[in-house]
Amino acid sequence: MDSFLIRGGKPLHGEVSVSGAKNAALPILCASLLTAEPVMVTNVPRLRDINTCLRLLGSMGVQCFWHGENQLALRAEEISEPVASYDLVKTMRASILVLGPLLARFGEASVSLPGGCAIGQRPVDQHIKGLQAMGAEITIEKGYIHAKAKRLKGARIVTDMVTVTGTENLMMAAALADGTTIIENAAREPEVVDLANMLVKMGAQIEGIGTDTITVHGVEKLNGCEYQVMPDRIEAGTFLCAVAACGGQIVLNNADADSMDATLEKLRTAGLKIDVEGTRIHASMQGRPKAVGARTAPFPGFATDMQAQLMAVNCVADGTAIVNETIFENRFMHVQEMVRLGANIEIEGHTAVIKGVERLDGATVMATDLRASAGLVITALAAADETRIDRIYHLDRGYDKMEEKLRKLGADVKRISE
Ligand SMILES: CC(=O)N[C@H]1[C@@H](OP(=O)(O)OP(=O)(O)OC[C@H]2O[C@@H](n3ccc(=O)[nH]c3=O)[C@H](O)[C@@H]2O)O[C@H](CO)[C@@H](O)[C@@H]1O
Ligand SMILES: C=C(OP(=O)(O)O)C(=O)O
Repeated sequence: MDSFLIRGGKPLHGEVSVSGAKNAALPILCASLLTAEPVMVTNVPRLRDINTCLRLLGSMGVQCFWHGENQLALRAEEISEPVASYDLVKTMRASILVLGPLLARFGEASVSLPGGCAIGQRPVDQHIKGLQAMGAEITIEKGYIHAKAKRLKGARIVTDMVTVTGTENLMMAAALADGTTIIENAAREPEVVDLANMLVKMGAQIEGIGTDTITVHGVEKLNGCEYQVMPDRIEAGTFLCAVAACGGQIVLNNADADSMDATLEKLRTAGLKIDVEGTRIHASMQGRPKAVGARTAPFPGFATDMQAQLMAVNCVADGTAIVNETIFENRFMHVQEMVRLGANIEIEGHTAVIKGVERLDGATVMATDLRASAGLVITALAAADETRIDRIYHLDRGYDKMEEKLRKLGADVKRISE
C-alpha cells in the first residue's frame, strides 16, 4: 500500500496544469454505452476511478483504447451482458452511472447496489424512482438492481433532493426514451452540464441545461462524437487551498474559473489573491490565511468535495471558522487525523469549529476517503516537519499525478510503497 511522505513548511511556487474532471469524465465514459458508433473522449485524467470505469465497460464488451496520454476511444457496438458486478461497483460508486444508459439502449440492466461508503450511506433510491417513473420494472435481489423496460417512456420526475449522479443517470436514460422527460430539482453542477453538452453532441435533444429543470425529448438513436472533458474544478480548488495554507505564488493552467465561484470567493475571503486570465488562474498568498466559514450545498453553493481542503486552510488560519457539512452525514473523518497534526477542531453533529493554530507538527496519519486525503496533504504541506499519510490509494482515485504536480510547485513529497 502506498503512502506519502511530506516534509512541510515551505511556500509553493510554480505552474501546474489542471487535469480533466473525474466527475465529468466518469458519466461521459458511461454515455458511450448509448451509441453503437465510436466515441472519442479527450482530456481524460489518468486516475484509478477511470481505470475502474474502463474495466467495467470492458467487462460488458465495450472496446476501450487509450490514444496517447489523455485521449480515449470507446465503442459499444454491441455488448456481451448488461451487468455491473459487485467487484467493480464496490470500488467505485459511480459505476451506478451505467444503469440508465444500459436500460435505455439494451432494455435491461443488472447493477450491483453500491452500498454505503466512508462518507455516508449514499442510497440510490432517486435513480430507481426516476427510472420506475419512466416505466422500468425494477427488482432488487441479492444485492443487485435488476431493471427491465422494452423502451423507457418520457415522464415528469421530481427528485426528493438534488442528486448529481441521479440527474446524470436519468438524463442519459431519457435521451433514448419514447417522448419527453422533465427532471425537476435537477443538479446544476458543471459536470452535469458537461455530460449534457456531450449528449447534445451525440444528437440528444435537451433543454434547460445548467438549470434545475431539465427537459429531454427522447430520440430513437444517438450518434458517436468527439468530446473534451472539462477541467477539474475540485483539483484546481485543492491546489488553491494548498497555496492559501502554505503561502507562495502559483499559476494553474487549463483551469475553468467560471465553475469555481464559491471556492474562489471563500479563498479570497481567506486572503488569497486570485487573478483569472482566460484558462489561467494566478494565486498568491502572503502571511497566514484568515479563518473562513462555509456551509456545503449543491452547486452553485460551496461544494462538499472542497470541504476537507478548506478545513486544512482553516487549521492554520488566524481566527475561528465554522464549517457545516449538509450533503453527507459522515464527511468529517479527516478531522481526527488533522488533530493528530496539532489542529484544534471540535465537531458537533454536522458542524466543525476550527480554531486556527500558528504551528502544526508532522505525524503519521491515515487517509480515509478521497477528499479527506487531499485535506491531509494540504495540512501536511503546512506542517513544520515530516508527515506520513497512509492509504494514499484513496487519493489516487481522483488526483492525476498529485505528487508530481506538488513537486513542480516546490513541495517535498515522496511516494513510498510497502
Ligand atoms: C461521481 C460523482 O459525480 N460524485 C459526486 C456526486 O456524488 P453522488 O451523485 O453520489 O451524490 P448525490 O448528489 O447523489 O448525493 C447528494 C445527497 O443525496 C443523497 N441521495 C442521493 C441519491 C439518491 O438516490 N438518494 C439519496 O438520498 C445522498 O446520500 C447525499 O446525501 O455528487 C456529490 C455531491 O456533490 C459529490 O460529493 C461526489 O463527488
Ligand atoms: C465523493 C467523491 O467521489 P465519488 O462520488 O466517486 O465517491 C468525490 O469526488 O469527492
